[in-house]
Amino acid sequence: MIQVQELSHSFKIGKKGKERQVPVLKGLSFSIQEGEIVSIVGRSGSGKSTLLHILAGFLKPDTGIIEIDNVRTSVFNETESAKYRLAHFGFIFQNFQLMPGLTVFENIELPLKLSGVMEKERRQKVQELLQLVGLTEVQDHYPNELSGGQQQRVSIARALITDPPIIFADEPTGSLDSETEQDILLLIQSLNRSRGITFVIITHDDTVAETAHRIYRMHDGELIEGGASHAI
Ligand SMILES: Nc1ncnc2c1ncn2[C@@H]1O[C@H](COP(=O)(O)OP(=O)(O)OP(=O)(O)O)[C@@H](O)[C@H]1O
Repeated sequence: MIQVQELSHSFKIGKKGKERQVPVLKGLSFSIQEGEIVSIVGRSGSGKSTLLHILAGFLKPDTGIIEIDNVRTSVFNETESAKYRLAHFGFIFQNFQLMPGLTVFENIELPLKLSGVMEKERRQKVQELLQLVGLTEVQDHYPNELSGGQQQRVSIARALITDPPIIFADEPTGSLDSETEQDILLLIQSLNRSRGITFVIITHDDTVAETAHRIYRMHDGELIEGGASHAI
């Protein structure tokens, strides 16, 4: 479970000597249950990405507490955050963020290489995930030889390869047409059901938000629970 208490963050904006603090997150308190799909929806500039960066430990909040399964992650230093992230989080981005010089297989394999997993085990896990996301036939292709939907499947497989309990998805269908969007959302729901993965989906799109179990709305630096679509 992710528990957030009184989380605040502001950015310094403006020319040197004339900077001003602009509050982006104003004392957010909320929780995300294990095995839940939660969407955080809000307009452009409402602070969704800032919140995601803080939850994932890329950015330190000014004040507030984050606990994940009773571990206080908000006090981690950069090294501790990076280690925790590699073991516990997967990421899916709007623009996929695949390595253009690596094949589909190698892109999916990369996090395991970084974790020092032996080649035989890496091979086995990548093959299993290629099958799960339906990309076995294009495993030797490069990202620019794939459709947007296929590229997002690669990035989903890459996010799954370390078996993270939590996946953060930042506008995961933002670059896809509506039919492909549905495919990806169904894949997320199926992974949530079959593997119990918690998904935190950031989106500005209500249709995407409504596929979650619970919706939080960002507005004026505050987060309000609303428009819950269905319980787990
Ligand atoms: N590094 C930064 N320095 C200064 N201001 C920032 C920084 N990052 C974000 N901001 C400001 O914080 C506010 C929230 O930005 P954020 O990217 O979190 O919004 P968002 O809801 O994710 O928007 P979008 O949907 O467009 O990605 C914006 O006003 C933005 O200009």
